[in-house]
Amino acid sequence: MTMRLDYLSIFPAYFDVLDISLLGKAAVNGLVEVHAHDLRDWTHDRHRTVDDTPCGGGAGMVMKPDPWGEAFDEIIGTEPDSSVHVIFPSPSGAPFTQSAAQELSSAVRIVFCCGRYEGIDHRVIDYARSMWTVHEVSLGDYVLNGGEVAALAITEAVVRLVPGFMGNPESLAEESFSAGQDGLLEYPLFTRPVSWRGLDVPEVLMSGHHGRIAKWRRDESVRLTCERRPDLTDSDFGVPH
Ligand SMILES: COc1ccc2nc(C(=O)O)sc2c1
Repeated sequence: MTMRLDYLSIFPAYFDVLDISLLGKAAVNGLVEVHAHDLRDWTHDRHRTVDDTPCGGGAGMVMKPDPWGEAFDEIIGTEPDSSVHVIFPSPSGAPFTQSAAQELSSAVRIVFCCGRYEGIDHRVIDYARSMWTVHEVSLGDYVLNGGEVAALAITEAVVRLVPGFMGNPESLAEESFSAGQDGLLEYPLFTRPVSWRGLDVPEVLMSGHHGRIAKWRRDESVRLTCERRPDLTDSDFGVPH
């Protein structure tokens, strides 16, 4: 199954980067199909206008609904289809999570709508909700200048989970937030040399004792999660003795 990704933006060149590194490989392997579109291609005035002043007053500009609607008609179609996922990155969106990435990794089509200015006329989102499966998501409690960087981050989080994308899918099981880690943060990692600038690899990792190594890693994941992300812990994890 090929996942088709569409990006609607006034800066479509942001998505040229998807032709490199791992994502480029996936695109070559037919796992992923990427299409970036310039929203201004669906304007009809000399200045290719996509924004206007906000109704009710206020600072900044709002993205007009018309270009979005015409772009939707051409890129997605005019018939409702719940299998199409439309993502609006937004500071007022729900926090994007690893479980959301996991769910989206089985999607056949994902369309990213990248807002700029103060945002997109809300009727665009309401219309999309009437037609497709819509996700309004934020990367975190900060504000970017537009949705493009968020769309790229979400793309990477999702595509790396697409079956066949990762060379060694087992590595996914031990990552932070993965089910294999019970949603805990990943333990500290080490490789050779065993001693580096007076700093040594923890002895347990060189012991060859798999049970002790597994316990050390679990304890470290719990410790790190309790320290850095208490919001992810509950009474079941506890703090290692
Ligand atoms: C106008 O479009 C925007 C503006 C800021 C912004 N910030 C995001 C974030 O996830 O932090 S998504 C997003 C979209």
